[in-house]
Amino acid sequence: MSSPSCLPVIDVAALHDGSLAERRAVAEQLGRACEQHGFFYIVNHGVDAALIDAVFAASRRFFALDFPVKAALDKRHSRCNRGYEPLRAQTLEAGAAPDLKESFYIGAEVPGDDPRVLAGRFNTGPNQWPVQLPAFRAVMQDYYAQAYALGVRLIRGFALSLQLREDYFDAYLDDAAATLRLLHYPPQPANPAPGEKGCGAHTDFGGLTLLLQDAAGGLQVWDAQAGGWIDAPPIAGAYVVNIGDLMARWTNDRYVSTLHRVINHSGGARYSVPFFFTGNPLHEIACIPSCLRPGEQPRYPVVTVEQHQRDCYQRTYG
Ligand SMILES: O=C(O)CCC(=O)C(=O)O
Ligand SMILES: [Fe+2]
Repeated sequence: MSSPSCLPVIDVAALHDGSLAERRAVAEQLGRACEQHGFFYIVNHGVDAALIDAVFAASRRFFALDFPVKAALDKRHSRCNRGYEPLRAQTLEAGAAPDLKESFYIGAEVPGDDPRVLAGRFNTGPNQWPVQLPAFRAVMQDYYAQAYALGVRLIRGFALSLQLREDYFDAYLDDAAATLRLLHYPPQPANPAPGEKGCGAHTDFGGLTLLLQDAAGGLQVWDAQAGGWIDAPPIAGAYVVNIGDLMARWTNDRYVSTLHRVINHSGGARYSVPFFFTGNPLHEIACIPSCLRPGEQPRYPVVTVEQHQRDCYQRTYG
């Protein structure tokens, strides 16, 4: 099945209720998409559609709050990068103008006295919740759990797609860090600053990203073969999934981490919800031996998930 943008659409239902043979058949499609594009759509993903609607509704309500209410939850008040980030706070494309998006970061709720927090684990700790929106926290926590479980199913599928045991990545999947990020894009201005856009061209940092987008459109993906940008328009009920840098390193770039960006030409606001599956912070990412073709060397030094994530935040937040 092909989508309007030529990125593949993969039905992943079998990953949660299929036999091993059926899971392998899905995995084969995942593998092809990861090699060719690093980007694809998934349908029948098992995440509750009403919950997804509730996430968007809560996100719209949050961004509609008065600026001082949002600013009181600024992520600068958090030691673990949780909370609100105003427009133009991040520059995902080096050299371009800062991104025209405001956002809200959510992670697993970890109390401040948890040993992992006390040990200084990156991006780990309590969230900042907007108490003005009573349903917000429960909706986001339910969604976090369902998106996390979907991420696990897909990464197990990646293991099969690489002819590895299905549990090959399980140590990485155990106690994994992940980030749920709410994004709100104003319309692209009529006279943008040089390079100014919703979200500058970048690759994602982690293992895999699960992206929900509303109907506005504006996501573009770099097509290395054609040497140009292709649209990844919204498909109702589908996720856009992409490989992040960690999975690319792990597979020695057999699975590609592909540049993408957002330009919101819709004329109205755009809302999207990426879920970044980062992985167990202590896990070491070293080239998977079977991903080395004869005569090839690993392209990247071994890195822990946590060190890699720190480096990426440093790069885009300066
Ligand atoms: O808003 C989108 O559609 C994409 C956002 C994105 O690429 C990101 O946050 O990494
Ligand atoms: Fe991204």
